[in-house]
Amino acid sequence: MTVHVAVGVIVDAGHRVLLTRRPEHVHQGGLWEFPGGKVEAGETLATALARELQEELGITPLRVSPLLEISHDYGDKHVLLDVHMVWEFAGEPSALEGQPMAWVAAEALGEYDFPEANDPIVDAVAVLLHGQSARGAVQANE
Ligand SMILES: Nc1nc2c([nH]c(=O)n2[C@@H]2O[C@H](COP(=O)(O)OP(=O)(O)OP(=O)(O)O)[C@@H](O)[C@H]2O)c(=O)[nH]1
Ligand SMILES: [Mg+2]
Repeated sequence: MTVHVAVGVIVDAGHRVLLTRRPEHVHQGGLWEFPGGKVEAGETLATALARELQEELGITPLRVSPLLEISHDYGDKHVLLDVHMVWEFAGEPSALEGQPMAWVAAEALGEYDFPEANDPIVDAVAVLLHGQSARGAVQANE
């Protein structure tokens, strides 16, 4: 069974992105993630993303664009991550579920530990916001 997940890459005016850290006891616990969660029955992707960002951070996404979809098998769980950029939002994000939260510059994303499925997201975000890979796979000539 595949778990469909709405994931938001939230960007601020300074092109930093919002990361939260997963609790230790959950799937992929202790790792950093982009906020989001499971799409519930009957929900559209947009509705699920808006609900999750409201529940986890207290913000409402206003301008959203699709980034990529990732299908990943963890062995114990298969996920389909539907990842959207969130360019504008209403409200001030705060960690409503008590999770650690950080605003991170695109070029520093490589310093954070993410679930395995997130590698393509980290690369795409770094290229989009910074023009080069955060993980060092692509070397730009400065
Ligand atoms: N939100 C989020 N989930 C991710 C990411 N990467 C990744 O593999 N996942 C996986 O996607 C699945 C669902 O995410 P979630 O745990 O946030 O779901 P949720 O907010 O609905 O949690 P809940 O079921 O405890 O209410 C988890 O198995 C998680 O490990 C990511 O960057 N963000
Ligand atoms: Mg979640």
